[in-house]
Amino acid sequence: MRQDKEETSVNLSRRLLLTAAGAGGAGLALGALGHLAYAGQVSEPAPSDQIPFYGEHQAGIVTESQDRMHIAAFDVQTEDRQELIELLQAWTQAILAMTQGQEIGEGGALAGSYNAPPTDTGEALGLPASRLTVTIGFGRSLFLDGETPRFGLAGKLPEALIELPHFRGDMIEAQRSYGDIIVQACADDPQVAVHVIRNLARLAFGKANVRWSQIGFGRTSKTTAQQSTPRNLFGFKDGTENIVAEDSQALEENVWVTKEGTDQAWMVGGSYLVARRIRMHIETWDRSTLGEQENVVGRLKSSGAPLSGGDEFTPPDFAMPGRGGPIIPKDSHVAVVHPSAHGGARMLRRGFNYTDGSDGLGRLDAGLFFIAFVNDARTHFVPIQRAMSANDAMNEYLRHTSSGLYAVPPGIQAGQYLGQQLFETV
Ligand SMILES: C=CC1=C(C)c2cc3[nH]c(cc4nc(cc5[nH]c(cc1n2)c(C)c5CCC(=O)O)C(CCC(=O)O)=C4C)c(C)c3C=C
Ligand SMILES: [Fe+2]
Repeated sequence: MRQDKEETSVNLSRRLLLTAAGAGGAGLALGALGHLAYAGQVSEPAPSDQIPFYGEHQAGIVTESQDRMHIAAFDVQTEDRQELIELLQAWTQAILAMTQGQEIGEGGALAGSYNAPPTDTGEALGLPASRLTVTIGFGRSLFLDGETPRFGLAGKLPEALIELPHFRGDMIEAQRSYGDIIVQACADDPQVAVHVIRNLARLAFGKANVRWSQIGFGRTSKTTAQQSTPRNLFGFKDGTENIVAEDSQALEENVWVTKEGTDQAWMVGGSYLVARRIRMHIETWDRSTLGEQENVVGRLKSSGAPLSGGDEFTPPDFAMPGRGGPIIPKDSHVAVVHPSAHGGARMLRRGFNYTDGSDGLGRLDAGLFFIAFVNDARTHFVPIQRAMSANDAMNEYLRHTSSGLYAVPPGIQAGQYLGQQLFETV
């Protein structure tokens, strides 16, 4: 994709920089690059590691799931609507550049004034775009501070952007939950994802700051038909029955907000991001037998097939008898969350494994950073999570420590900024 010259005045490719530096020394490379870049003469092949930034929907939802994630929630400090818009505009330009594997800002990491901080922090120099996607969403607190309207947005608050309720067993930590704006950066290289959050935080200085952030390694879902099913930290295949990019009917019915399905025109083509940090008691899990583990999940650990038989993609038969009850236990995870138990409601899951060191008692602080995209959390997440918290045998091994729901606006075209629909749709 070509970069819109009006939107970014400089076009410093991180990879080209490295190549040129290798050929003729860093100083020479930078001089030459500055000239070529400003003249718009840099011609690189369109790399397959770039995910288009513009589109009907934001990237990072149906995009084939990358392997790494850094997600951050920002709280907005400024109460000035125009300043907030300018922040979103600056973020849009920076995100566009980073998804193209370019440095951000006038001088990038190295070519700016010697007497000023560089406009790009530099740790992604030499790294390709790495299939980076950056997806943003708005929390309820951006619209209302309790009952007090913010930024003149109270009338734009979608009915569906609820406060998620407390679920049985929840141990939610406020300092790792909620937030005004969510930024989900996914890439195949963790350094590229971290570079995004760091640079957006830098651009936000004085206007917004990071409330919480989480790094995820190892995808726990498949989001395209050809993608292999990965394993989560319980060692089970995760994502088998996920909604995939090719299934446009399932996306229409469960993921994208439609005109008929919302009270807010600006959300049409958008979605809702549900985030839950779920600690997994893996030491307890590791002491349970294979049979117990499979009964908890409702699927075989080896192939991911349902306990009722077949292969990974065979639909589960919840009526098939076993010893003393259905062969797929009623309290198994798959039985509790299956769409057939929830009026057909499905979600596009896009979570990641996480490990945050250990907890001082010799146990790993590890688990699943659960992310799902749905068109209405009231129908597509809350009832399922409620059933899970009440009946799921997996609960014994889980603790939900963070929670968040965010309205993800639709995608944008060149010349627009992320979230523009919210501020400019009547
Ligand atoms: C409320 C939604 C869900 C939460 C929270 C959740 C947590 C969670 N899940 C696993 C492991 C697996 N989940 C699987 C399937 C699955 N999970 C949910 C929902 C939540 N999971 C759904 C809707 C489904 C699909 C059900 C279906 O359509 O059959 C599976 C099986 C493989 C698969 O289909 O992906 C596993 C394994 C963990 C470990 C976890 C919390 C840490
Ligand atoms: Fe699950």
